[in-house]
Amino acid sequence: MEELKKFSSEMMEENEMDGYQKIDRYNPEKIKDISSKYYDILKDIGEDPDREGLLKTPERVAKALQYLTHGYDLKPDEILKSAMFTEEYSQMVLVKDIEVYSMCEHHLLPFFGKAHVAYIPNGKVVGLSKIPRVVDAYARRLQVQERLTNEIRDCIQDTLSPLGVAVVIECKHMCMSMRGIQKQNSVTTTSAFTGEFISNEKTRFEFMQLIASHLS
Ligand SMILES: Nc1nc2c(ncn2[C@@H]2O[C@H](COP(=O)(O)OP(=O)(O)OP(=O)(O)O)[C@@H](O)[C@H]2O)c(=O)[nH]1
Ligand SMILES: [Zn+2]
Repeated sequence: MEELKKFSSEMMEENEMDGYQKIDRYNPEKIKDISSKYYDILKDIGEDPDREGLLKTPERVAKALQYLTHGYDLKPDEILKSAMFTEEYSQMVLVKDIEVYSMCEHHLLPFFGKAHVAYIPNGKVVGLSKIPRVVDAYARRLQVQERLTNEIRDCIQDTLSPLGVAVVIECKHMCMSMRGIQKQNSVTTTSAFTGEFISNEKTRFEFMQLIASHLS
């Protein structure tokens, strides 16, 4: 328990050092609270939380959990708005192979894979890096893959008002591989479209072709 008490000030230093934008999520009080619960959980699973190897584990887990859910502190629409530029380009813009790390809301186990996101500009383009940032902002929460897919689509559509948005996500779910049904190789693919990706079959086909080599 001594370990839990002394890290409040260390935490503050860390916040300042790592340039982490979501300072509030590294709130020492929250970390302390989560840590003490994990201390009890370690006991509940039959471990000795006071043995050397586990002394800092509750704190580490609390910090990891905060990192893995820091998307709650982000405003994805603001991320997009921060870099929108007027541009005449009106062909498809595709950012593919965006790494996704999220946690299923049912088991708090990871699901991970790739997202492919495309849009067709309607007078405005967005800074390319902002697309993976939006993916992260929604992925770093407790999620189901379907909602994650829809939220990314809706955010881009509502904020940028493009002629269409397409999102395809393919992930492996640890809750299906390391427990439960224990299928090691299954991959779940979800998709969500708006505008021209729905109304124009050729556009959707072009998008699917461009990402085809990445789908299993
Ligand atoms: N639709 C959807 N289901 C998910 C996702 N992640 C996990 N699940 C599923 O959520 C379901 C929860 O079902 P329950 O029967 O309540 O939980 P469970 O007894 O642990 O289920 P099993 O995993 O089949 O052992 C499971 O079928 C999981 O595979 C996701 O992103 N989308
Ligand atoms: Zn799950």
